[in-house]
Amino acid sequence: MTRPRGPLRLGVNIDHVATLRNARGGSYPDPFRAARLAEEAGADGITAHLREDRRHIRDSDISTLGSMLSVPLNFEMAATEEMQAIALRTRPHAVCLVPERREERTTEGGLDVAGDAARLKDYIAPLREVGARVSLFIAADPVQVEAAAEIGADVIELHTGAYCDLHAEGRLQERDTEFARLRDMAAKADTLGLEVHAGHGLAYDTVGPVAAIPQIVELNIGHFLIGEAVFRGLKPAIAEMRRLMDEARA
Ligand SMILES: CC(=O)[C@@H](O)[C@H](O)COP(=O)(O)O
Ligand SMILES: NCC(=O)COP(=O)(O)O
Repeated sequence: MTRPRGPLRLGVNIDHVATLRNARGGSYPDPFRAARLAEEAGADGITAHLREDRRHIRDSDISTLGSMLSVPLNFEMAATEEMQAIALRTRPHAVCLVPERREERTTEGGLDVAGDAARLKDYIAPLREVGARVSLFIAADPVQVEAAAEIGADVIELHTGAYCDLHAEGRLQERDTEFARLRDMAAKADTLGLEVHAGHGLAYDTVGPVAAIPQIVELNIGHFLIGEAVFRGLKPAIAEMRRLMDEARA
């Protein structure tokens, strides 16, 4: 499929500003201030993940973000009834369904769309009816890509965590194999009519090759940017990521 492609969008995930805030139980640092700074630094969207255990983002954060942002909100959530009700109330620009396990430190794998296709097809229908673009956070696996298209998702977000971990561990051959999967699944998804996003664990030293995959139109990046903000400030940290993305895409 040949679709017009604009510049690669950057969604800044502010979950870990909320992690810091919650560490002391007060209101500092303020995720909304981070969202505003991200917009000023060139973010095309804000991503926030309301985990079932509320370890970072809280319900009130989602409703405030829904009303204050001038860029689209990408609301990440598990495919539960509770989260669906919140999304239907908030009506975010996009809902990204992610797998969740209480005990995990972070999102460990992709959603099993193929194994839960009938339920997910019914689950996403009302979200799409209220105007949310439905994205599925999946591993670079052909079975999952095909299932995402079959149930009528608008978007897939390819999980880049394995690629980033293998890079960090110096397992370069395995990293390259995982990268080839990301590249091939982006092309396959595009052919099936799905919009393609990617994210998780991306940093300055891993973003370039992913940003250069032509079918990918959006990257969602959080943890690294919030960490890097400690050293160089949030706006410069985001601006450097933006620069690297644009350089890779040129
Ligand atoms: C789905 C995803 O990749 C992000 O939401 C990421 O999970 C940030 O949140 P955690 O660090 O809590 O996993
Ligand atoms: N969906 C991925 C995301 O929002 C950001 O993940 P991370 O950069 O915080 O690992």
